[in-house]
Amino acid sequence: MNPFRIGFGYDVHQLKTGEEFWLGGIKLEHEKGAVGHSDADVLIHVICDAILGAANMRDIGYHFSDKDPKFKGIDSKILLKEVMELIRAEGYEIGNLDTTICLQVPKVNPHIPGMKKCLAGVMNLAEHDISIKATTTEWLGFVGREEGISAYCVALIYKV
Ligand SMILES: Nc1ccn([C@@H]2O[C@H](COP(=O)(O)O)[C@@H](O)[C@H]2O)c(=O)n1
Ligand SMILES: C[C@@]1(CO)OP(=O)(O)OP(=O)(O)OC[C@H]1O
Repeated sequence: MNPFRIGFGYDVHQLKTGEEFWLGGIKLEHEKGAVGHSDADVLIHVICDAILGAANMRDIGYHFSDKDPKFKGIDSKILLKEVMELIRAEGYEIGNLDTTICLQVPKVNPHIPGMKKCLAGVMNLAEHDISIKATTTEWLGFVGREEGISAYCVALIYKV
């Protein structure tokens, strides 16, 4: 059996004035922040979904329901740590991750080293294996109107 498996994650959160803005495990200073049942860290959510998808282990909402008060306001880094435990218990390890954040403002490039350091710590991975990129949508659509943020992730995993 091929030891390599790929997975894909996509997620969207609304942006609202006065909300905290958690992204890639760190808090950004911005007039708007992301809304969700958890801390609404869209980058962590797509990483969880890509990893779970690669292992064919359902998705983030299956393991951590957005109807469960236990997860209200939860730090998504805790969910990511649990996802890593779930896939490592099945004998999988991460090869690499590649992500894209779709956000009109603010620019996230200055924060990417901090996000990579944080996520590498949470996932016990090398920073080199976590790629984070960003794009605006050129003022088009819900991202362009600053109504929301979306993200994508592809993950390569393999059986140890
Ligand atoms: N929120 C964002 C969006 C983009 N970037 C960086 O700017 C580059 C140009 O963005 P375009 O949407 O015009 O292609 C992009 O390649 C990123 O490097 C960013 O830092 N934060
Ligand atoms: C993370 C969870 C659980 O708190 O809630 P949200 O922050 O709403 O995130 P979403 O990506 O919409 O769904 C996954 C949920 O399970």
